[in-house]
Order: sequence, then C-alpha cells, then structure tokens
Amino acid sequence: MLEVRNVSFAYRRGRSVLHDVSLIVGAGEFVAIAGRNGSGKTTLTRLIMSLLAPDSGAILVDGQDTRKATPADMARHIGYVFQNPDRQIFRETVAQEVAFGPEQLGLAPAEIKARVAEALALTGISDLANAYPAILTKGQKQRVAIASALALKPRMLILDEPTSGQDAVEREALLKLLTELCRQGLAILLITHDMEILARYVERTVVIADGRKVFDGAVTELFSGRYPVGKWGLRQPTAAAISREIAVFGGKTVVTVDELCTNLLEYARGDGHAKTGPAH
Ligand SMILES: Nc1ncnc2c1ncn2[C@@H]1O[C@H](COP(=O)(O)OP(=O)(O)OP(=O)(O)O)[C@@H](O)[C@H]1O
Repeated sequence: MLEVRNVSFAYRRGRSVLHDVSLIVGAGEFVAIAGRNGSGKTTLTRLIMSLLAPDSGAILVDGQDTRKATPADMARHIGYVFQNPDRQIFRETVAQEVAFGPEQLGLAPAEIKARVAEALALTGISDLANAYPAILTKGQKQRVAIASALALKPRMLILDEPTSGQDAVEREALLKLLTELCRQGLAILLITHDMEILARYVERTVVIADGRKVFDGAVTELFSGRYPVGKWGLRQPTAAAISREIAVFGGKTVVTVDELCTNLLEYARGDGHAKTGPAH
C-alpha cells in the first residue's frame, strides 16, 4: 500500500537529508523505523504524509503519487500520531475530538457517530467519550490521537516515538493495541529508539543512517552481530548480546528475555544441547 521509490530530499540546497531511499510496506505489516537522532526518520514520514515533496524519486500511497495529493487527502489514507499527543488534541471532549476528522470529510451525523463509537471501542476508551482531554494521562491522550486517526478509516498508521514518557504498563498496552490493529489489516510504521519494542513486537525493522536506508529485515538478523548497529546509533537488546556471548543456541540470535530464558532452561535440561549443540 506504500511505496517509497528512490527518494532523495534536502531542506536546503546542497544539504541532503535523505538519499535514494526505497521502501515498500504492505497491508497489515508492522514496520519499525530506527536510527540515531537526526538520521532522517521524521523527514521520511513527513514526505510520506505529503507535508514535504521529494526532490527526486516518488512516493505512492495506494498507487497515488503523494505529489498530486494534499496533506488532507493523505490523512484519509494514513493516520499520523505525534510524539506529543497534546499537539493534536484541541476539542473539549474526547468524542468531539475524534469526530473532528469525519466532520471535515462532510460525513452525515449518523455516520460520524458510528465512526466515533467504533474508533473509541477499538482503542479501548469508550468510557472516556465525555472526558476533558487535558486531564487524561499521556497514554490515554495517545489513544485519543489514535482513535482520531482511525475515525478516518486509514490503511496505515504512522507513530513517531509513541512510547516516550510513558510507564511500562502504558507502553505494553499501546503495543498490544497496535499489534491488534495490525492483525485487523492496518499497516503500522513506528519510529522508535526503543530496542525492546523492536525485539518484542515488530516483524521488520528499517534502519536509516545518515539519510540512507542501511538495513531492512528481521530484528534477529539486525542483532545477529553482522551489522554495525552501534555505528547506526542502536543499542542491541540485552538478550541478543547474552545469547551471542554464550553461543549455546546453534548460532541463533534471540532478542527477547523470554526467548533467552526458554532457551537457557532447555539447554540446562539437556534439550537445547541435543537440538543446537554446545558452545564452541
Ligand atoms: N524544518 C527543517 N529545516 C531544516 N533542517 C531540518 C528541518 N527538520 C529537520 N532538519 C534536519 O534534517 C535532518 C534529519 O532530521 P529528522 O528530524 O528527519 O531526523 P530524525 O531521525 O527524525 O531525528 P530524531 O530521532 O531526533 O527525531 C537533521 O539534520 C535535522 O536537523
């Protein structure tokens, strides 16, 4: 549904920010974009949202060239959730806020009501419909922002560092919600610096370094020891470092603590030994 084709971009002539980046994201894919600060991740999402135009190359959303679309057109296809949800919440109640987008589309009142109810239910905040957004927690505000995007029935959600400033419980709940939305067919593009999120939830990671796409694949491959992840500004998950260090899993990198514990227990019982062989 999204194709970024050989895109290059500079804010100022001669100071290139993205160079020849290509990326395809299909329906229902959960893709993370990682990379050090200033590597060009947010710029890439602004290009996808048609808030910027590529200097060369093209971006197609459902086959439509973003240069021929306005940001308002794009918002129907792709929902964007900012790092700080306060930046996108303006109205007096949660329900009014979520209704804003459908109202702008000129939909009939009954359709707006149905979309708001559905979006609030999907994001688990139906009980907050009449709440004043300013008093909500950051995690709840984030859900309001996601519900507002979902009310436009997009095919994709882009979230820029959605878990920053949230506690572990809110973070886990948000990732579970995103995984469920993905299962229902929504594509998700998540900008994150959180390597534990990559390890636990994401099928595919794209790494941007100095404006170039330097990696696109599974997180187990990313942290297999074959790539200069430190140079790209990524901190490998502790489980990956340990699993490579003790090398009892037949060369397989595991990236979550749960997998690490399971494999260590199997190894201790002798099953892992039989399956993968001992460390060399
Ligand atoms: N509006 C702008 N005008 C000029 N330069 C900009 C603008 N926005 C970003 N830049 C520059 O473009 C480069 C890429 O920035 P971008 O925000 O895309 O990186 P990022 O990977 O998202 O960083 P972070 O992780 O800190 O959000 C940086 O050098 C940044 O200073």
